[in-house]
Amino acid sequence: MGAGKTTVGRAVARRLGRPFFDSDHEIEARTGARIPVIFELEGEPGFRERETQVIAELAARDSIVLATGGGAVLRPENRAILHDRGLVVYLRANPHDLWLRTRKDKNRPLLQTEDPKAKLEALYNERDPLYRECAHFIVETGRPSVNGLVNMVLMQLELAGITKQTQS
Ligand SMILES: Nc1ncnc2c1ncn2[C@@H]1O[C@H](COP(=O)(O)OP(=O)(O)OP(=O)(O)O)[C@@H](O)[C@H]1O
Ligand SMILES: O=C(O)C1=C[C@@H](O)[C@@H](O)[C@H](O)C1
Ligand SMILES: [Mg+2]
Repeated sequence: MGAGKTTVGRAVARRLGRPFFDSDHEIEARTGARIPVIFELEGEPGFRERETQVIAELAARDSIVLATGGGAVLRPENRAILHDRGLVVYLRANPHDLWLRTRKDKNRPLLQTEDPKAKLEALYNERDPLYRECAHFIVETGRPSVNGLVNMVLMQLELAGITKQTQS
């Protein structure tokens, strides 16, 4: 959470001329409810079920850029779909930076705790190996600006043969 998947993903899609989707936004659009409400009514398991459905559906499309939610890597089936269907970029960030970027936002239910920084550290320790397993590339966030990160992602994608789509 706060790594920049939504922010960087949207900008990468714009630069590539490809449609952008965000699984969190898609879940909210389909249910008509914000994520904290879904967590309140259905718990994390209910949210994860919806997340898997949306990821499977979006990953079946060609030529899109998809930003997932931060916990999408928890389920092995999500990791497999993302890895097999896409080029997966892990935007790695330190828990401290994640805390700085998320501390004013109330829309992440898992961080509405007494000690969100400790929670981010625990999530990082649990998830970092899963992101590494799922990803094709790792991009270190922290020092570069958002625009710098977008350029780094585009460079990696270009090396993998993905270039800007031109109008025919
Ligand atoms: N590299 C960065 N440097 C500074 N600020 C950043 C960076 N990346 C993201 N941010 C800021 O951090 C906040 C969270 O970013 P964003 O919503 O894109 O994260 P996310 O990875 O999509 O999180 P989530 O997993 O909760 O969906 C935004 O305000 C964004 O502008
Ligand atoms: O890291 C997580 O588990 C989450 C991240 C957000 O993107 C949302 O998907 C939700 O708040 C859960
Ligand atoms: Mg996001």
